[in-house]
Order: sequence, then C-alpha cells, then structure tokens
Amino acid sequence: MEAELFPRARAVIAPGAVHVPDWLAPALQRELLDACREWARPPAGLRTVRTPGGGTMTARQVCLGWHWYPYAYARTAVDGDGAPVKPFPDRLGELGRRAVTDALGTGATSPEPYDIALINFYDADARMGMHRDADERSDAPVVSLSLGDTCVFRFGNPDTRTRPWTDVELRSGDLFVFGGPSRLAYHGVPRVHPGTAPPELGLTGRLNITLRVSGR
Ligand SMILES: O=C(O)CCC(=O)C(=O)O
Ligand SMILES: [Fe+2]
Repeated sequence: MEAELFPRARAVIAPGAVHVPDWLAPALQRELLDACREWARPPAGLRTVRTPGGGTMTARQVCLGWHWYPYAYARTAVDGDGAPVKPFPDRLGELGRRAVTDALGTGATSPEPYDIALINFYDADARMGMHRDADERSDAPVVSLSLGDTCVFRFGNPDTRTRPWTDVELRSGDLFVFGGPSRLAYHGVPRVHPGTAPPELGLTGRLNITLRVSGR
C-alpha cells in the first residue's frame, strides 16, 4: 500500500452511515484472518450461495451464530451441508459494540448483543449486487469490517436500488457502520481491486465480516 500524503479521514456517508478508515490494527487484521480461515472449514464452512431465481452469488460465504440463506436465518446450514452453524464468538460481540461506539457514539449501542457474523470472501471477479440487509428483526446498526483487497463499496439510500449513492473505497482494516435512517439502505460491492491487499497480511482476495443483531 502506498503511503498516504494525508491520512484518510473518517466520513459520514449518509445519516447513520460512517466510514472509519484503518480501524483494525494490522495485528487484529491478522488474527481475524486466521480465525476466518478456521471458520471457513467444514462443517457449515464456506459455501456458494444460490438465489431462488437460480443464480449464484459470486462472493462465497460462511456464517456464525445464525446461518443466513436467501432470505432468512436458520440454526443449520440449510442450503449447505446441513450442519449446525458455528457459534458466534464473544470477542466478535465486543468488537461490534466497540465499532458502533467509535463510529456512531455511545448513544447508538444496541441493548441486544451482536449474535450474527456473515463472512464473505471475494476473489478478483466477485462482486455483490445492490441489496438491503433486511432479514434481521432488529434495527441495531450493521458493522462491516474489511480485510485484504480494496473494493468499491456502493452505499445508496433506503428507497431505491438506484442513485443517489456514494462509492466508498474500503481497504483492509476499514470499518463501515450503518444504522439509524441508513439501516435499510441499499448497498453493494461493484468491484474488487485485485492485488491491493497489504502484502504482510497474506491474503489474496477480500474478506468482509458483517456483525448483526438477529433480534431472535
Ligand atoms: O462486502 C461488503 O463490503 C458488503 C457485504 C454485504 O453487504 C453483506 O454481507 O450483506
Ligand atoms: Fe449487505
């Protein structure tokens, strides 16, 4: 990664949606990457998600706490090997709370604990279409952590899949939190920039971890 002339600034992208660059220290990125490699193993490991229309998502996914499939949550990998979903680790819950406080302030923390992690792995050609995270029964903010390659993260509005939106560059270690009026905003990943991960991390591709509250 090139050295920046100026450090990238934290930015409010929409009401309740905040980008905090370089939130995860390199050692924590390494720890999370190692953990993702373990979580990706079977049973209930990394899988290709099939949509009801017959398509497949190009980002592959593994879940912790609750298993997401289009468009609901289950306790087992119902669209995979059927195994029980791996437990949601306490340390991710703590990380989620700290992320919300740092991004949105103490008033924004959810009374319910974070209990879902969706981990998406993007290779150079993977992307994610515009969608809303609408299968949770909680309005607690979604916490997004990025590792590896830089991507374009498109953050839109709650009403339409189309403009207005803002394209944000998410790099390894960046935090993005969306809650409040932006909790149900459409968002997606139109592009990953291959080969942009910090070399010392040791990841080819991009991982994104979203932490959520199920409300169940
Ligand atoms: O990869 C990202 O940055 C976004 C992932 C996402 O929107 C999701 O998992 O619902
Ligand atoms: Fe999403």
